[in-house]
Amino acid sequence: MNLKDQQLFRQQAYIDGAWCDAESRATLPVLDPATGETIATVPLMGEAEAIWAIEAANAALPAWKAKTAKERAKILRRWFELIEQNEDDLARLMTWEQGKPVAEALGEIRYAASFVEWFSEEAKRLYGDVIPSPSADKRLVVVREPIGVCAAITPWNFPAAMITRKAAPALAAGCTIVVKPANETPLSALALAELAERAGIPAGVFNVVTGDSAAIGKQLTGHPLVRKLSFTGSTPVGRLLMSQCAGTIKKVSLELGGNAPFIVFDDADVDAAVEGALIAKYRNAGQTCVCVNRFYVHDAVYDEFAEKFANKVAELRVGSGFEPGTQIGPLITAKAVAKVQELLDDATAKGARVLAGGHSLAEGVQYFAPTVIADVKPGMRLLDEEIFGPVAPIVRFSSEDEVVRLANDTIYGLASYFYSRDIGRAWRVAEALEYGMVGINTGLISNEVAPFGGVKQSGLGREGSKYGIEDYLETKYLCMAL
Ligand SMILES: NC(=O)c1ccc[n+]([C@@H]2O[C@H](COP(=O)([O-])OP(=O)(O)OC[C@H]3O[C@@H](n4cnc5c(N)ncnc54)[C@H](O)[C@@H]3O)[C@@H](O)[C@H]2O)c1
Ligand SMILES: O=C[C@H](O)CS(=O)(=O)O
Repeated sequence: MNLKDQQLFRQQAYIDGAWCDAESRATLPVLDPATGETIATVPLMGEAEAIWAIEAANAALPAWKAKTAKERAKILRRWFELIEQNEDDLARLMTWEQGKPVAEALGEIRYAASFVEWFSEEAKRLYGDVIPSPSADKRLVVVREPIGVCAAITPWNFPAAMITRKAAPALAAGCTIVVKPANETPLSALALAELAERAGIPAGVFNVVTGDSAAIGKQLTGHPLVRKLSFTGSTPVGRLLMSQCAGTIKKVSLELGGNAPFIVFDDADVDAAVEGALIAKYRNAGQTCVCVNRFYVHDAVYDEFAEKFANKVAELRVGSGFEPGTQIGPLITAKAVAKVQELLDDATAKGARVLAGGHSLAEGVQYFAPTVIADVKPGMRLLDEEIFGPVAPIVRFSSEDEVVRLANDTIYGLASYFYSRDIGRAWRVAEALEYGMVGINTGLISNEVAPFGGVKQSGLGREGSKYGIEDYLETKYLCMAL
């Protein structure tokens, strides 16, 4: 890969300020999802290296937490500036390992950088309290303190932003952190580590361990020095990791799977709904946790929406993320393509009708045609399972009460969307939807200043916003006798 700064292409893990191989010298391949070719290797590390990283993070903690908030803020600001200055290289590395179009990768790098910028500012606003004492001889004070050594386990679909959305608040709070990125996309994490080192983040404060997920995760969830785990990934893995943390009572934040409904009411601006639907469904080829999984369209506008939406989808350009104009890149693995095809075949076998796409693309290793299917009905698996691909199922509905019931009929509760121009309906439906996030007349809701997260089995806690740093802090009460 031709980068402006070749130093950003790292093939070693980053522990205690050192670039290192696995003790066994074993490696893992990193594949280009557009071609299936091996583009890099990273260390196949395990428990021993995870323990080394945890102990390094613990050793670095006293000095890092002893810095003033302003000192930490300055270093984080420098990290933000370096990410911004190297955005083109970082975007190209991301497209190379994850497949998303370069324009989308650039957007993610800027999104990732925004969390570092935001928490460099929030670092200076971790206020405590002075409580009016109920007794004259006592003074009561509350202070906020860093929780300590943290661990982060992150997914492949947003290989930079899902790391900074955890590491930035952790470091801002005065914590240290050990990050285990997804094995499909470690290069973005290692490039962030290179820039963290250049920014002056001290050795041991930010560590990246690559390799055997279960073995590394066993230490990140079970080691007593780790006080908090922040996980982003699938709900089944989140359940497992949460249970593994129980033995040492770790604080746990979970950003898990979704099953987002997108509701088009009869009073909606249908053209606006189509535009919102394109963004909310096909961003990252449908591989985001907040992508629409189910479209519910009122009978009165069903045919108009379905036709306009399918026509736009059929025009989406599929190809390598490096090709100018590509809108839909490859899916992350052949297994992901097979899963999408399996869900689609289940729906069509049960009566769903393909309006656009409907198949993987022969010329590409892992390309899948952007797809719209109509006449989708309960009992089809893709209404209950996370599709995580470019397939849009459309279901009819006839009343507000019916569609709210249908939308809430899932174990998930991450993102939801609806289009209506009735202000009373907007308030009623927004309050009735059991989701952590609701997009109203928009398909794009994510940013660094708003609380990102879900309810039910979509997770615990919030990331970004003024709330996102809370899970990296302990609240200490001081009772002082005069
Ligand atoms: N809520 C959010 O903010 C959010 C964001 C992105 C992705 N996701 C979810 O993530 C999923 C897709 O990402 P994915 O395929 O990487 O998810 P995944 O759960 O398969 O993997 C996520 C991370 O967990 C690691 N992992 C897997 N098994 C492990 C184990 N036994 N011990 C320790 N670590 C383990 C993986 O290596 C990876 O780093 C989807 O369900 C998506 O909805 C949620
Ligand atoms: O899928 C994971 C991300 O959280 C999606 S978003 O870019 O934050 O909306």
